[in-house]
Amino acid sequence: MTKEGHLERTANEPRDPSLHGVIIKYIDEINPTVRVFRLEIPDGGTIKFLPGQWLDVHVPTVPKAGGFTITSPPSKAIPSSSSSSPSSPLRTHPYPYIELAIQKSPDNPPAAWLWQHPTSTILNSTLDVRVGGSFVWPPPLSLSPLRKAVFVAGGVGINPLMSMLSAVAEDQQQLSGVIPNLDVQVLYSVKDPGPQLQQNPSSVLFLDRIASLFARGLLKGELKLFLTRGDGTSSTDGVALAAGDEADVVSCCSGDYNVLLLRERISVSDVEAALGQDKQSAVVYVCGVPTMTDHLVNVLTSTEGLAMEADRVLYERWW
Ligand SMILES: NC(=O)c1ccc[n+]([C@@H]2O[C@H](COP(=O)([O-])OP(=O)(O)OC[C@H]3O[C@@H](n4cnc5c(N)ncnc54)[C@H](O)[C@@H]3O)[C@@H](O)[C@H]2O)c1
Repeated sequence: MTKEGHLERTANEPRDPSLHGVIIKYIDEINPTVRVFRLEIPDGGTIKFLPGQWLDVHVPTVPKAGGFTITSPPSKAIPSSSSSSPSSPLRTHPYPYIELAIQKSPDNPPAAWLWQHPTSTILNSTLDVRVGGSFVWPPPLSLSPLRKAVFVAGGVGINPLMSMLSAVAEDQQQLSGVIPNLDVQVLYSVKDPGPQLQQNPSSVLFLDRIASLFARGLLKGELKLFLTRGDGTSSTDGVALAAGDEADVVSCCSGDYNVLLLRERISVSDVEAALGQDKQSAVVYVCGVPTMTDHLVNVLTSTEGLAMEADRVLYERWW
């Protein structure tokens, strides 16, 4: 079966009418498969969006737009001097921007264009972007009370959750935050990068950035990293190794925060443990590999499973 393109897949999703020109100002190749892009919004402009939304991205020479999730929080897209930008340690930036993390994907023409070598060939290029999508933070305010948010990510499914976590951290710093004292649980699964994880935790997309939100007390709760082996298709991924032969934490933020490591796939019981007694006052956001998302959402919401209210389980089907 041919995989649908982004525009076909999202044809029924909400989309902003405005198209904005943005400039590629910075590219960071954080590992061999993911590049992080910072797109400047020129002329003191701003682009409004909610954490979790994506962009239609029109790159030069490719007729059809690609779809890439925004990884920065909305505050970064507001000029620093703007009076509408409340003061916060997370809000300082030299120019308004939107950040994207793009997986290497030769079969996806816009991604292939953004993966040209060397990066200098595309720096300072202008792209046209449009905001869209309905997988967003905050959840509907009707979901009261809200004491806990569990974020479950598989691989690059961390992208929308990164924007959400940054926005939650900013909200927690405001005296009049939308959801005060939120307990945040992050379950993040990636293919084991091997020894370089301990040497360079930043090689796992956004691991150090999320750890730093917890280390600085901007988020209250816990971050767990699940490491798997294999190609991600087998249920035997991440079969436990001999006890005691590898570290059970990874030290992030220059030693300020230890992330707990689990060498297995994320399972329903992990989400259940993260929910604790708060099933009726929590939301769960799931974003990742199709089989993971479908299975978790199904068991979390079905009466034979955890029987959570469907409104409290939010997910993105990125396929
Ligand atoms: N905005 C985005 O970029 C975005 C949004 C939503 C979903 N996605 C999707 O996220 C996926 C991530 O791709 P990737 O290459 O980074 O992932 P990957 O293949 O590297 O897998 C990520 C992790 O998920 C685990 N996993 C796989 N199947 C599982 C299952 N059934 N149950 C539990 N864990 C499972 C893997 O073992 C691995 O640890 C893609 O399918 C993509 O379409 C992306």
